[in-house]
Amino acid sequence: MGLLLKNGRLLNLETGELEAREILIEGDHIAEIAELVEESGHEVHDLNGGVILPGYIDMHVHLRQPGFEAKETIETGTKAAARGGYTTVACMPNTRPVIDTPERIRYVYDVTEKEGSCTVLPYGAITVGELGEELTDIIALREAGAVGITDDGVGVQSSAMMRRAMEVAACQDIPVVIHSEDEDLAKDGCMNEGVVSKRLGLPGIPGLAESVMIARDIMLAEETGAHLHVCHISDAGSVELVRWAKQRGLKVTTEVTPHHLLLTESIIDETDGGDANMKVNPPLRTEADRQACLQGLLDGTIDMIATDHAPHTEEEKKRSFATAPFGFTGIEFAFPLLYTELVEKGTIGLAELVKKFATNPAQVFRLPGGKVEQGGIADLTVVDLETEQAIDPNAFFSKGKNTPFVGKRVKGWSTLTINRGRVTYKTE
Ligand SMILES: NC(=O)N[C@@H](CC(=O)O)C(=O)O
Ligand SMILES: [Zn+2]
Ligand SMILES: [Zn+2]
Repeated sequence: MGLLLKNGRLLNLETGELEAREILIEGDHIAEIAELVEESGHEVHDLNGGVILPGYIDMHVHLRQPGFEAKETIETGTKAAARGGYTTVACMPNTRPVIDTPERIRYVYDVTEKEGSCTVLPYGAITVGELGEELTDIIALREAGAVGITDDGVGVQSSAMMRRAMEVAACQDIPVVIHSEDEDLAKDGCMNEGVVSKRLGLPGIPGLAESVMIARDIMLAEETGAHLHVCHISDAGSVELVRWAKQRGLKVTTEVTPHHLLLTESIIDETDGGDANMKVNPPLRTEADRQACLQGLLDGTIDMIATDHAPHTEEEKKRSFATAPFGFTGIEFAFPLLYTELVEKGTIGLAELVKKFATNPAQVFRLPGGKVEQGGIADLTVVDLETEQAIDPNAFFSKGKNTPFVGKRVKGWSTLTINRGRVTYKTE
């Protein structure tokens, strides 16, 4: 018996048109896409005119397991992902212990198998314990199924270490995913360095702390031939560097978060630095930086949207701006937020946005999915583009409630998500 989706409209990614189509799912793949599929013997889901999209792929989330289960677990984080329309997430290794061995990669796969609501692809660390001192066994990590290597949370400070990591990664054909941050330049900072940080008397993190490391790693990627993927780009100079690297023909890709596309340091200014739910790394920057990120997204310099879903407990986020941990939760509402703010306002087309959420990450990281096609993996989500609903932390499946978007009313929520043929989220 298959799963038959009726009464839906499939987005054509080439033309941007919505086409009335029925979809038959058998096992973990899409068996048929047609105007009419023979109904007999299948479980039927009426989509009520909902729009069928490929399941989103988020290459940057923090699931916090093992070690920080009070913030999030693989179970809660992937349930949140499914509600957000995601069918695949790649999780960061800055857990406790750090995911820096093949056993720990397998642990993530094992827990996901039992408790997960989407496909989870773990990253392995570049250095042991993310301490920057000793290279991990990158070959073993890749063989265990690491989707890439990264020390996300901290930057790899030593150029020689990064060079060696890229040499191995290039041979192993595994992406090097960088959290670009020069620790000396960023030292003790808690927000963007500039007029606002000076007014509030808070220590700043300059955009340069990001861009100088990206410049370094682009040069290292050119020398080694490694695939360099730049995490959470936030600074105008950084976008310029990635644009240059792409023009040069280098294997350099990047992602941007919804918050760096929509917010600036002005929200911290308006609240006098009184709310650590506005604290994130890299920090919210200036309007010029935000515009550069938007431009980069539109011209193809920025390949994809990643949420950098970084849940923390409410207690931690109640601390002062200077001492609270960095990070926003975001996987549960990223698509509705950007649909409402960018598509409805005419900045980007729906098909273009979907490519940034699904097609491009699949292509860049060579993953299944990213498209709804006959014979393809049955990873999809159905969205309601009409009903407006507020972003409400009380309704989150995620343990993390830390977002500056609380209360914002947005459209484009998923009503049904299917991962490898299995219903992982459905509204009542
Ligand atoms: N983005 C954040 O502000 N925080 C992340 C770390 C990171 O992504 O660098 C976290 O792990 O909490
Ligand atoms: Zn990071
Ligand atoms: Zn991160």
